[in-house]
Amino acid sequence: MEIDRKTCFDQARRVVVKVGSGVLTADDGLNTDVIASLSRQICHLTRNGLEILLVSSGAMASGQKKIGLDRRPEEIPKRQAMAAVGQAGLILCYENAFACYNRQVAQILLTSDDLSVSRRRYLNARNTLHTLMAWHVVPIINENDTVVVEEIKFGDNDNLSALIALMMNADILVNLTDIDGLYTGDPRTDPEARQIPEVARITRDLEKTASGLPGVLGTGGMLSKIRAARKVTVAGIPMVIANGREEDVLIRLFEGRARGTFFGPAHGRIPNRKSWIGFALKPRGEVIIDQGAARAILEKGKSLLSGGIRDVTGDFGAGSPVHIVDPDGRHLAAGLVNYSATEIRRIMGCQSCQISEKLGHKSYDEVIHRNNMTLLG
Ligand SMILES: Nc1ncnc2c1ncn2[C@@H]1O[C@H](COP(=O)(O)OP(=O)(O)O)[C@@H](O)[C@H]1O
Ligand SMILES: N[C@@H](CCC(=O)OP(=O)(O)O)C(=O)O
Repeated sequence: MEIDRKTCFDQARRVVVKVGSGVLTADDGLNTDVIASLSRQICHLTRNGLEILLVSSGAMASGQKKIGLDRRPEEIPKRQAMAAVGQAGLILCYENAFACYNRQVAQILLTSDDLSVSRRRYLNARNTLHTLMAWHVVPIINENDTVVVEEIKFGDNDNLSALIALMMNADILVNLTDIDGLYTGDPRTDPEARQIPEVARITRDLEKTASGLPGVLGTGGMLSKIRAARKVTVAGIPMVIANGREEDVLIRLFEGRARGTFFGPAHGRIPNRKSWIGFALKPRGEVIIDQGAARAILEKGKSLLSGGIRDVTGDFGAGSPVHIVDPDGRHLAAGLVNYSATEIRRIMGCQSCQISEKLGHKSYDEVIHRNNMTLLG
């Protein structure tokens, strides 16, 4: 899918901007100058017709400084309390900054369950964001750190911003961090590392160039940004990583004058329900398939039939989300199964016409219908 950086920025109307903790914090707490500058730039761009949703980190980092802790506490309740303190100040700071331009802001705190458990909750969140956009209110989104524990976290805000871009069908995702893009190696340990201006395709080798080790205040490092880029670009949404501390970086990006790493869309846009199946839902298990089924899915646009299934992991019921994995362990697609894990174990390797005989019933020929499947690469 060849579409260049300039065209993507020129044609963008709805934009998700994510700002990392390192950009938003100073030695003594929140960096109010940066927040004032980002708010001014967002107001400038929205006056020129853009719709902008902001995903802002910074609650933990600013709470830590407010409480006066020199490092992040290990204990979960302390971390969550710290985020609660920081989030209040963060939103207040944005509210004051946007008020200078007569713009209202709204605080949206989400947990991963809000987007991944039921389609109804996902649509509720989406409807609220649509309403805010229609009112010209700037949504400021963060993870609800105070109530979530590690197992049910989005992981980090790079992932959350990708899910928001997919959910809102954004035209571009802008990730503002403390460095001007992806480098060929971790610049903290590799003096030869060079900035990469453009990535046409995200390969496994590229993922290896990025460390998952964040800066002192960040969470996912460069690796989580590349994973976010993979999610959105597969669904046809481009992403750019740029330096949030660069003067007027947002305005300059839209004028084609800022540095940054641009990840072009890998395919055309996919429908919202498919991006929900592929990227918001958490897989409950894996269905391992043979090469023939892999080719049928990837090259011929087919559904997954029982004959091509070799193995199943996990314990899930009919209707659950799973990942479809090839013999080399590559995650090819995500989909909703028509049969439970136990049933799939009994019919794998069999022809569809044998399903009734094996199970005593047959509701579907397909184990995963193409309409309920999203390719992941
Ligand atoms: N290949 C790489 N290219 C650029 N930065 C990298 C790379 N590998 C690791 N990093 C580090 O990732 C950091 C950004 O990640 P992180 O601290 O999580 O940012 P944020 O808080 O903005 O999400 C950079 O400061 C940089 O030191
Ligand atoms: N929800 C957390 C942000 C976690 C996070 O992903 O941070 P970052 O890597 O700086 O974007 C907070 O507000 O502190």
